[in-house]
Amino acid sequence: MTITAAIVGYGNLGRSAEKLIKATEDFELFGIFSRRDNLDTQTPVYPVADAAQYADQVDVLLLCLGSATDIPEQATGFAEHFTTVDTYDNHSKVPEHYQKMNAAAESSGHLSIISTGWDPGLFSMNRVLGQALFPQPVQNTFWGKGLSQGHSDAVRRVEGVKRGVQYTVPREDAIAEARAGGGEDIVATEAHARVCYIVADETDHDRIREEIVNMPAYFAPYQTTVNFISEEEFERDHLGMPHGGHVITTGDLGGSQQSVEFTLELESNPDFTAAAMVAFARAAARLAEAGETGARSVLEIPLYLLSTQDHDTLLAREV
Ligand SMILES: NC(=O)C1=CN([C@@H]2O[C@H](COP(=O)(O)OP(=O)(O)OC[C@H]3O[C@@H](n4cnc5c(N)ncnc54)[C@H](OP(=O)(O)O)[C@@H]3O)[C@@H](O)[C@H]2O)C=CC1
Ligand SMILES: N[C@@H](C[C@H]1CC(C(=O)O)=NO1)C(=O)O
Repeated sequence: MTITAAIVGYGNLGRSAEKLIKATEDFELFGIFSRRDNLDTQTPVYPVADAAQYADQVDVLLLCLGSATDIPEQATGFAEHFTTVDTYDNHSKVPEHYQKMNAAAESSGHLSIISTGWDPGLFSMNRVLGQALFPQPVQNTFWGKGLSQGHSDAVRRVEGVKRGVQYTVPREDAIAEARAGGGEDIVATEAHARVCYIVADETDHDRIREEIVNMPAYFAPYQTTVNFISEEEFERDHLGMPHGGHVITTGDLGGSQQSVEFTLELESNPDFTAAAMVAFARAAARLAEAGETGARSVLEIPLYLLSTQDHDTLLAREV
């Protein structure tokens, strides 16, 4: 089955999704839906406002939109016409997003897999797996040091921000403590610092800093630093998007101490996230083909549906 995919939003994630779809044998790229018509790409570009007109030519639509405001405002509109995959990552509002996408997908007979990527996404799957292994699991998630695209999107939506990125910096002593089984008292908001680099007019600095450090869910719970830099410094030092992290679960199994760790080291956050989107887009296309409708989280997707191989092949080779 060749899966015809399309992309909404040609930002960091959208450009990576284009690259990954083109590199994946069982996919073909229909095109990119964008607000802009001057994109630097050979892929066909269509006005995002016209997307629904092409729904019968697309098996799955990758929503490469920002989570701070775009997904909450736009995702259900796409789910009414397409099978969709998104990377929505405002953790505190994922249940609400699931419900809204389920209503939109169910009512129109489509399927949407929400909050794919790595966190949420692969880290979510590994948190659940790690917790299932221990009577009393001790579990911690650490991110970075690296560039959070969600937090960077959030700072860029603050009025007056011309360029912006956010780096997440974990406390290495906390990671070591978690690995040694001492993670019970580690609190994520105390184990990470958030460091922003912003290009903005000097007259806006104080307001922008206040709005960022007090931003609910994204920054307010954390120690957050906002640095204002020149456009030249931004171009020189802040175009890369490395990231990574760890899900560490430890515990006692009847007298034996065990430790389970899932780790990512990412040269490109958007490239890896796009790769996860493509795998879940494969599952979404298969589920839709089978007549499934409504929203699904990554926890509801059988692993074999992510693979290019069928279950029998995987049974013989990987089990
Ligand atoms: N779950 C996970 O593990 C991960 C999730 N993410 C999520 O991916 C999201 C996207 O990140 P990234 O690609 O870096 O973000 P970008 O800002 O680079 O891209 C967002 C794109 O959304 C489109 N868009 C649609 N409406 C608007 C609007 N009103 N304002 C601005 N842009 C709009 C634009 O495309 P156009 O101009 O072409 O219309 C824009 O390029 C992040 O917000 C994050 O939440 C990222 C990494 C990991
Ligand atoms: N959703 C994140 C992916 C990881 C990174 C992260 C963080 O640095 O706080 N949390 O989750 C992203 O947008 O990059």
